[in-house]
Amino acid sequence: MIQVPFSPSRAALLLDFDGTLVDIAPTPEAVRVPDGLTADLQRLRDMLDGALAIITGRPIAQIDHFLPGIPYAVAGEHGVAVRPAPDQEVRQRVLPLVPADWTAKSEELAVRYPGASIEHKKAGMVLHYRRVPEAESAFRELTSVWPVESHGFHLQDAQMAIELRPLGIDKGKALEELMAEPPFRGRLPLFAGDDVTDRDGVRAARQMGGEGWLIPDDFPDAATFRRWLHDLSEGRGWGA
Ligand SMILES: O=P(O)(O)OC[C@H]1O[C@H](O[C@H]2O[C@H](CO)[C@@H](O)[C@H](O)[C@H]2O)[C@H](O)[C@@H](O)[C@@H]1O
Repeated sequence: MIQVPFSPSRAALLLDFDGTLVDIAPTPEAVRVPDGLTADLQRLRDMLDGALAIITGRPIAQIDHFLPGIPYAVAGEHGVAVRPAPDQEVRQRVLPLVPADWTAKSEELAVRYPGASIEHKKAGMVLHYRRVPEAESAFRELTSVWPVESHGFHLQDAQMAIELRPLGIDKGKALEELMAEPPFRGRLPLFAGDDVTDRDGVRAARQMGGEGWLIPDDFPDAATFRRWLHDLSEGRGWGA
């Protein structure tokens, strides 16, 4: 079992959502919060004097829907929006707009591949092809001709999806922002995730003297990670 090399009094936990706290599902709406997860997270938040955050690609409102009142802080859309405390306003970056014809062409293409879908975010969108993998090449062909950087975006491969994201925003920066403020400040970050975007969070946590883990490199799957989290919430797996 992975051992955290320090005690809860020195730690902050910053966690990814999809593929880490919940299993990947056919659509973003279909994920299910596993039994016992909210209780484990609540215990961890208490144990860490509040220092529990979710850093996700999803909008903050979706975390409020799936984990109401559980994390102290949430960074949504990979750090585009940050709510550093439960009672604070969401800090929203000034963001580029997705050109209307990119949105329209994506929607048109999704219609031709029933099961594919376009998820719209404040600054970007996700072209999902999990339920219709044959749409991938068409989505790639469409997006590859967009001059994304000159519009302030970049394209990133996600889990059975292609995401158009604002340049200069990533989970590593979101982690650093949250760690600069109470109750995270002065603690050592523990970050876990499963996707390409989570590598930035892992790197930032390690650079700050904490630990970062990836599924499946460090934990074979999300269920194993959650069992480990459960142990942590019961006081096992911590150092001094
Ligand atoms: O940073 P995360 O919390 O891991 O969020 C990453 C993206 O997750 C969602 O898409 C992924 O999960 C869906 C549900 O399991 C799955 O159907 C889809 O194929 C995955 O790509 C979400 O829809 C995105 O907005 C997040 O960026």
